[in-house]
Amino acid sequence: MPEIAVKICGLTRPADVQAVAQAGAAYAGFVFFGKSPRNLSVADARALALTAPPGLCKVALVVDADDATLDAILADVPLDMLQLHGHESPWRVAEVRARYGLPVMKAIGIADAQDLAQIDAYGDVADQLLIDAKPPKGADLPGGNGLSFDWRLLQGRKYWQRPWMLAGGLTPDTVAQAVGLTGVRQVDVSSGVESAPGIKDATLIADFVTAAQGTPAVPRLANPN
Ligand SMILES: O=C(O)c1ccccc1N[C@@H]1O[C@H](COP(=O)(O)O)[C@@H](O)[C@H]1O
Repeated sequence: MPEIAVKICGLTRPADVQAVAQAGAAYAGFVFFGKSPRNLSVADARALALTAPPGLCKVALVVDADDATLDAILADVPLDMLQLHGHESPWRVAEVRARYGLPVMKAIGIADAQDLAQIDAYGDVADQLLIDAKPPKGADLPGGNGLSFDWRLLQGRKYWQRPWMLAGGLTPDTVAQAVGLTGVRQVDVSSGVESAPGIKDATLIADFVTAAQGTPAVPRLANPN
């Protein structure tokens, strides 16, 4: 079975990009949302994206972004995927996908079983689905809050219409359990690999990828005696 693909989101420094690549993550996320402590200017995002090695999928996270905002980002920043993390309708997801010709991942917030119904509405239009915890009412951020939801809601689900990724409050300590419970093959984290909001920690990134992929961080001795 192919290994778990990991996305590390909210990178702000070149060292973060290197840590993500070195740890073996598949995706690097750049946040374009003014209220986020991980928000990047277009110029800073371009500089960061240019440090990414080939093969690392560079994802732009936007929240209810209009065409002018997306035009400005995509004119300057070399990106491979768009993550729509707001209230974008299925129609808007299809429009963005057609306009920019990049794969689109649509985030869907889950708090209880009723929320699962929305996922089907996006299955025909998005390239990937990102199943995240629903933010608390009145929260400044629609994601990146370090909150998880009851992963058992996803148990028994045999497939979605599209590849999907699990997010929301994952940490190096919890990701293996989340993978085991849900059967997910892709995971996404932001807060859980930070030493402070917006400051990624290279050790936590490596620990997260290792835990997600089920390999011990320190190789075990064949014969401890
Ligand atoms: O990371 C952010 O600042 C952010 C801002 C606005 C929307 C989403 C954001 N992050 C995404 O939220 C989830 C979960 O993050 P966490 O691990 O719970 O902190 C993840 O998909 C991030 O990409």
